[in-house]
Amino acid sequence: MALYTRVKESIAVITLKNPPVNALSTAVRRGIVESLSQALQDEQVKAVVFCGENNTFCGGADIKEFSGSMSGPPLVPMIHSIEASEKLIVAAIEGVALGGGLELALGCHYRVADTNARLGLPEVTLGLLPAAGGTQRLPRLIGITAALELITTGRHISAKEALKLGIVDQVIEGNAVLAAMALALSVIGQPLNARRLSLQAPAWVPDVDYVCEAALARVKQRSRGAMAPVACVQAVRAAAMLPYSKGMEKERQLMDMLFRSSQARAMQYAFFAQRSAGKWSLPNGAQWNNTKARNVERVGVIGLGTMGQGIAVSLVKAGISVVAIEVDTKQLELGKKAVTAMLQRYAQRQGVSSPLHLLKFTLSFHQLRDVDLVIEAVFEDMNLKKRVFSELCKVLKENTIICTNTSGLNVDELAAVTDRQHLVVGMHFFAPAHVMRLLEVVYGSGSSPEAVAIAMALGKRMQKVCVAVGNCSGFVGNRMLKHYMDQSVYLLEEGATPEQVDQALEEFGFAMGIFKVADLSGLDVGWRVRKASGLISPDIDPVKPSRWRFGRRYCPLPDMLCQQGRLGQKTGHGWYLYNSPGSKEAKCDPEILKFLEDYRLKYGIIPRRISSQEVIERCVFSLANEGLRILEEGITAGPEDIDIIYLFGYGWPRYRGGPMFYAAQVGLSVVLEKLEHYHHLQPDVPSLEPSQLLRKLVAEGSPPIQQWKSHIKNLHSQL
Ligand SMILES: CC/C=C\CC(=O)SCCNC(=O)CCNC(=O)[C@H](O)C(C)(C)COP(=O)(O)OP(=O)(O)OC[C@H]1O[C@@H](n2cnc3c(N)ncnc32)[C@H](O)[C@@H]1OP(=O)(O)O
Repeated sequence: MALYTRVKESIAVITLKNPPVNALSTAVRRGIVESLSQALQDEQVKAVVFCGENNTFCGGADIKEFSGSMSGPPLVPMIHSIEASEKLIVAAIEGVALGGGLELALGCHYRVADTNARLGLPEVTLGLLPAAGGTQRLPRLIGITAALELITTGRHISAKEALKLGIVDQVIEGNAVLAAMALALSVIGQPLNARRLSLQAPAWVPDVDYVCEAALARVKQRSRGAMAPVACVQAVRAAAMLPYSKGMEKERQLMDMLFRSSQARAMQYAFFAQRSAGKWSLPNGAQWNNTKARNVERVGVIGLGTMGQGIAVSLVKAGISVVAIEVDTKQLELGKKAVTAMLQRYAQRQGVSSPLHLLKFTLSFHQLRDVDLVIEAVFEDMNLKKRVFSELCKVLKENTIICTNTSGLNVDELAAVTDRQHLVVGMHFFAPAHVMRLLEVVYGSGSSPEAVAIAMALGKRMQKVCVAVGNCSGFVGNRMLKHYMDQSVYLLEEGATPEQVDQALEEFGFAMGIFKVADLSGLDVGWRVRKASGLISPDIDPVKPSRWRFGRRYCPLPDMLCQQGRLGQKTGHGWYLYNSPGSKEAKCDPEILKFLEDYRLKYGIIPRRISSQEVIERCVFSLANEGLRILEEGITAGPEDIDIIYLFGYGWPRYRGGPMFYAAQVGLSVVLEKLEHYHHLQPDVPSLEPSQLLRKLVAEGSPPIQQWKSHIKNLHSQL
């Protein structure tokens, strides 16, 4: 709703009320229309101030309403009548003015913001565009180039930047509502036409086509296959080329197309899935709102390799003191140099003072005696990690939490060597740890809810998107990825090339195809894991290695590449060829094509043409199938957690929601049928066998993803 109040003689205040962010729900829009009409009819009122309850102007349209049938007064005419009002209207922006919230403010004649306010048009991140006049008014206010940047990225900006761009007229320290009233009193009576953005001439630039083409190229490169950023450019272009009413018509047409799209549904699902992952819960009933996390101020980081460096940088950026440890002086110096350089660059970019005083580098474990939490980030080797854990227990305070940064080792096995199993959790960071947003927080069988709560809260402070997951080999992300990777190499055996597979995956929307990712990470990473798990042993024929291991299909191609020293970008060749070791531009390598031909000949495989559809079905459905097994086992609390892991850790296209959402969107019965088909063709690939949960969900009529949790509960109770 909206609250109408008369203050002073001539000013009415309309306060949006819809906690927590005063989203423009049906009730709020109704309240605005009614309050505005009241203000306009009251002869004594000369000016109106719009504000939001609880120091929050407005978080935009109510996203929850998008999935139902919209009712109540629409935003466009409502904002138009605000702008057309003969009485002066001022927006008092506190907290946030986002999406429809900022569009409402753009309909007002003046805007005042407090210093902490954040403004933006983030609709593009929901698969939409600012369709309440935002694409037409903002370019008229700040010009095409700046509007294109804000609208296509959805970036939130500070009040200071908004003032510089001309979006707000005043930024004040203190109460924005009082300042808006004061401004209103000072300008009452002045003509308003110059303040009505829709009446301004189109936002002219010398070469609109060039500017818009450049913006199109940028958005296509940044978010391949996404419709919304392209539509945003088209709408802003209309603001430069067409009169306001025609531009609004274009905005509406584009919005109609986006609003109905599966991309918008996926991105809105992702918005809520991200918030749901933050509300973690464990199988024992402990959850985010019934478990207290004690504060962490000092953290030890053990190991200053690439992961340890990134973790230390993220901690310091969050204002946390770090004691960083290495085993010898040379490693310590290397780590210190890298961490210091990253933090100095960060301080320079942000214009803040260098946070280096928060860091201490040492060779001595004794320096850890008063830290609140330790993150071990040594080499991925169980025995080494166990030794570190035992050493740690000798020096740490008795309530210090011990976290291991591992990408898949057994957290329980590590906890067992300590004197505090309840205080041990996994923190699986993704490389580079100071850049990647995802953090899997892994609870073991003995981890206490408090330890999980502390790790989740620390991750959040480090600006990570944290997902609590159970302890299993590879946890969630890497466990699923294995099946996706297996299918990609089987496809090479059967006739595809790395470029064909990558192209299909990139057209699907992945930031990078699987073979490019493998070259980037280094092919030796997986090689080491396969050796450690016994898949590679000395008795395997080096000339014609077996294509079956432990009774299952196995593809030795990646091992054969490693044996040839083709380890990826770092050696200048892997699945692709690079100009020099370390360079990034992947080129097709005729040697690889020949190598694949020889391989197929050697094993008597007749190559066949493989369609992009088959690539996607085999890689993506096997990934989703494993996700369903993870749900079945209760490793995550719900499908949203898995999708968030893939969106933030594995370059999954946001406009496809995540693997679980994608499976639901394609249709679970289709996924089941395809998996059955491919499993029939590859009976020695157990991961293609449809999961029990998939069969159950299909048998129960493929319920919407939001209802899966209750079906999983039933599944567990039957076991
Ligand atoms: C014709 C179409 C015209 C306009 C289209 C639009 O306006 S689309 C909406 C554009 N607005 C946004 O995209 C803003 C989305 N919200 C946010 O970015 C953040 O929520 C915000 C406002 C910066 C606050 O962040 P914070 O971290 O403080 O809180 P959190 O994100 O956890 O949100 C708290 C709860 O509020 C719910 N919520 C937030 N925004 C909306 C919204 N616009 N509609 C509905 N609900 C919203 C959010 O889901 C959280 O709910 P909870 O149940 O507590 O998990």
